[in-house]
Amino acid sequence: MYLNRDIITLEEAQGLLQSVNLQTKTKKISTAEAHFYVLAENIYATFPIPAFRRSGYDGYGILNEDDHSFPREFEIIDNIGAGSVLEKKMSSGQAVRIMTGAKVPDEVGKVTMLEVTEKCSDDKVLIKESMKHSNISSIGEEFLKGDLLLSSGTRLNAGAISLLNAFGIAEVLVYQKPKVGILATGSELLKAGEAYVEGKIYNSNGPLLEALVRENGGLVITLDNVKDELHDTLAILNDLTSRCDLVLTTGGVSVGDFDFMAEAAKAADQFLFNKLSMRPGSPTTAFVHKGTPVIALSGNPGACFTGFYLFVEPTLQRFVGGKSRLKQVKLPLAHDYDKPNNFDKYLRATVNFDHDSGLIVSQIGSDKSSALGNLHSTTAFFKVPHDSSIHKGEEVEVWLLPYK
Ligand SMILES: Nc1nc2c(c(=O)[nH]1)N[C@H]1C(S)=C(S)[C@@H](COP(=O)(O)OP(=O)(O)OC[C@H]3O[C@@H](n4cnc5c(N)ncnc54)[C@H](O)[C@@H]3O)O[C@H]1N2
Ligand code: MOO
Ligand SMILES: [Mg+2]
Repeated sequence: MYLNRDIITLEEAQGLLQSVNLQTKTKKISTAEAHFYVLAENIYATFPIPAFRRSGYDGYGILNEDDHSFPREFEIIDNIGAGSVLEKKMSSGQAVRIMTGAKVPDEVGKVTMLEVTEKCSDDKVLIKESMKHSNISSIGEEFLKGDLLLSSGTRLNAGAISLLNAFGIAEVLVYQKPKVGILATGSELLKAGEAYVEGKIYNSNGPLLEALVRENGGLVITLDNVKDELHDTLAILNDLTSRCDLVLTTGGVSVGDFDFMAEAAKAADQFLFNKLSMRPGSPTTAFVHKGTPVIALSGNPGACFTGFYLFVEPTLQRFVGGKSRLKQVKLPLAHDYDKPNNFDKYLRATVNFDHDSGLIVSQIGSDKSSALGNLHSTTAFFKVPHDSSIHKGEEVEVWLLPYK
C-alpha cells in the first residue's frame, strides 16, 4: 500500500480516527465492581428517600397537641435507635426517646433535641422549650419514586457508587471496558529492575500508556516490548489486533533506519495518517489492522503523553458511548511564549488562580517532546498556533485534563 506522508492537521487526524467504526459492548456487573465503569442504562429510584419520616436529631418525639406550655415533664415510653420502630401507641403527655435516622412514629409531630431536655428519671424527661422546626425529614424529601438518579453515560465515581447502594441496587448494566494492547518498540528498552546497560534506556512509555489507559477507563490486556525489527513487530501486531479492541504502540514512527511502524502500517486494512502539522507528535501514525484500530504514538515521552490525550482518550470514550472528557476553554497565558514553529504546538501546562487575572495557564517544565519530568504534573495543554508568539496575558486555547 502506498504510504502517505501528507501532512494533515490535528483536527483532520481526529476526524479520521472518529470515522473508524467501533463496537460498543455492554454487560451486567455487580455494583461492587462497577467503580469507574460507564453506565449503559438510566437508573431510576424504585422507592423514595427518605423512605419513612426520619428523625434529623437525637432527641424526644412528642405529639403535635403537646407542643406547648414548656417547660413540661413527659413520660418516656421507649427508646428507638436508627433501624428500630416504635411498636407502642403514644398518647398525650408521653414522649419517645428517638435517635438520628430512626423512623418517627406517625403520630409524632416534632423531635426535640436532647440539648433542650433534661432527664429527671429513667422514665421522665423535662422538655424545656419548643423547637422552631419539626426536625423530621419527610418521605421523599430528597428523591421521589421514579426520579432519574443516574443517566446512561455516567462514569461511576465514588458518589455514584454510593447512590446505587443507597437504593439497594446490586447490579447495573455498564459498557464493557475496551481491551487495549500496548506495544513499546525499541531495541534500547530495558525493564525497570533490570541492570543498566550503556546506551540503553528504561521503558517509561509502556508503563505510562498502561496507567493512562487504566485512568481513562480502558482494560490493559497486555504490555509487550519488541526490538526495532519489522518481522517481530508485525507478528506482535497481528496477535494484539486479534485479541484487543484497540492497540497502542510507542516509538518507531519517524523516518529513521530503525523506525518500522510506517512500514508495518503498509500491511494495514486501512491507513489513516502518519504526519501531522503539530508538535509534539508530528509523526503520530494511525491505521486499522485486521479490523482493529492501531494508534502508533511517538517514542518521545512528551509526544507519547500528549498524543494519548489528543487521539487515544477520545477513542477510549467512544467505546463506552461517550466523547473526550477533556474540557476546551480559553485562558490567558501567564507568561510570554516566543518560540514560533511551522507547526501548531500543544504544550504541557497547569492552570492556576491569580488574584489579578483569575484562572491562568502556564507552561510547566520543558516544552521538548523528549522531556518526561513534567508528565506527572501536567493538568492541561495549551495551543501555540504555528508561526506565532504569544505575549503574557493573551488568551490561548486550553484543554483541561479530566479528573482521574
Ligand atoms: N530525520 C528526522 N528525524 C526525526 C524526525 C523527522 O521528522 N526527521 N522527527 C522527530 C520527531 S518530531 C519525533 S517525535 C521523533 C519520533 O520518534 P519515533 O517515534 O520514531 O521514536 P524512536 O525513534 O523509537 O524514539 C525516539 C526517542 O524516544 C525514546 N523512546 C522510545 N521508546 C521509548 C519508551 N518506551 N520509553 C521511553 N523513551 C522511549 C527513544 O529512546 C528516543 O530517544 O523522531 C524525531 N526524529
Ligand atoms: O513531533 Mo516530535 O514529538 O516534536 O519531537
Ligand atoms: Mg525514530
